[in-house]
Amino acid sequence: MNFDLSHEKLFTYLLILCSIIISFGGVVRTHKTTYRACAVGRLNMAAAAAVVFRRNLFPLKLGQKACALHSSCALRDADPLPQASFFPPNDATMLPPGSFSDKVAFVTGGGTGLGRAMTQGLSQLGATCVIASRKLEVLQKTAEEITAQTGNKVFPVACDVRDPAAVAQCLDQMEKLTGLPDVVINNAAGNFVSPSEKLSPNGWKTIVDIVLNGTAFVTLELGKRLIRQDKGASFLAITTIYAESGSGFVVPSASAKAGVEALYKSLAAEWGRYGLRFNIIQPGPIRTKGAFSRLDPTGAFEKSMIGRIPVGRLGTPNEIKNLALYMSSHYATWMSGAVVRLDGGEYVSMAGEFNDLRKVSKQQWDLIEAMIRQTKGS
Ligand SMILES: CCCCC/C=C\C=C\C(=O)SCCNC(=O)CCNC(=O)[C@H](O)C(C)(C)COP(=O)(O)OP(=O)(O)OC[C@H]1O[C@@H](n2cnc3c(N)ncnc32)[C@H](O)[C@@H]1OP(=O)(O)O
Ligand SMILES: NC(=O)C1=CN([C@@H]2O[C@H](COP(=O)(O)OP(=O)(O)OC[C@H]3O[C@@H](n4cnc5c(N)ncnc54)[C@H](OP(=O)(O)O)[C@@H]3O)[C@@H](O)[C@H]2O)C=CC1
Repeated sequence: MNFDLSHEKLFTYLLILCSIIISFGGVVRTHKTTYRACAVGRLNMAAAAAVVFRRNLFPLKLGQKACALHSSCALRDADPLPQASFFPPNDATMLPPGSFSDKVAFVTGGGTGLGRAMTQGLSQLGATCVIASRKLEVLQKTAEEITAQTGNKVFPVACDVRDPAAVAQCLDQMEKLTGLPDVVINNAAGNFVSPSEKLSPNGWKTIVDIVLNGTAFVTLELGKRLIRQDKGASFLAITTIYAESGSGFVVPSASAKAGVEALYKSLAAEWGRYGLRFNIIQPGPIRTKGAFSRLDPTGAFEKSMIGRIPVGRLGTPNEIKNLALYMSSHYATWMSGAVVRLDGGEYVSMAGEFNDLRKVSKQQWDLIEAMIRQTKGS
């Protein structure tokens, strides 16, 4: 038998062996310690597996840092490109103070990530906010923190948007707490990367139910109530740049987000007569725990993602916040049916046939130009 034990492989086998020893070591201790030690062991196993996975996918050059698990911070965030220094994010809130005074805002998925940033901005500018998602404890913590920071009340309401009865109950609760909203942000989503041949019917259904049906249940139920009360409002949906292009490996999300865009553009046309306007933001990649833990769990793709963004960096939650606040505000009352892409140029950079020519050096260009000039008259 031929054992090919290179340093790389030896290191990996040693790592796995250590993990097994750590997790086994815990088993012979007390009941409570057993659990903890096994968790550490599992983490090490996962770290080892991630190292193997990542190195196989993108063999590291000598001197590059090897990181294993994204969520455990073992994996370093990828650096921005040099040109990013021309485009620093400005996280300050853009609209004047009081822009949402006396307004009520309803944000789905408002407890985390982009939803939290948008809620914080609305609250800072005077809105009373209601945030809704499945995990009440997460919502409560966010609500307390933002209320303490801005002095404006944020109400947490538990709601699984996949269930139309739960959505109706949540809106009943909201009506009692604040009345119907002036601003609605459909931000809740579910997603994971998976080869489509591995998707179960329930995997497909779960994503489509959260993203498309959830948005539709919230939007239709709120729309009907607003129309009955003759109250105007701004609706905003957060989709993604691949809602337009489609994307492999996130097919349920791409399909559902495309559906959300069709829903919002259609209602913009139909319900303007009731004082309701509908707009869409398509964000490019922004580091949030929810997105990156499910779409780039090993951290292997972040560098290449940044590499194709002309601005040279990821977006920030506050950049989405500022755009969302403008689109939801009284400064944007002429905006309806709009789809705004905010992605540092990633979409067009991926779309252009010849954009890879960015990698051609000056010397190579001289050669290419000479070759093309030689064709004159041929
Ligand atoms: C780095 C990239 C940057 C660019 C980003 C661009 C766009 C981003 C779009 C986003 O939407 S990011 C937001 C992501 N945030 C979330 O997803 C938060 C909420 N997510 C969740 O709660 C869960 O991840 C989930 C799975 C969506 C829903 O949870 P739950 O209702 O508890 O479902 P189950 O765990 O019961 O699973 C249901 C069904 O799905 C199958 N499944 C789950 N994970 C996977 C997977 N990784 N691969 C394949 N299949 C999966 C699971 O097995 C169940 O199916 P069964 O047939 O087994 O019942
Ligand atoms: N971050 C990124 O790079 C990008 C994000 N987006 C979009 O931005 C939005 C926010 O994503 P992001 O902040 O990154 O990720 P998060 O995972 O932090 O946000 C998703 C939110 O949706 C809520 N949610 C999930 N399922 C349900 C459900 N069944 N009912 C109610 N709420 C639910 C979650 O709360 P809970 O678990 O409590 O239910 C969570 O707060 C999403 O629409 C996403 O598609 C688009 C492009 C890029």
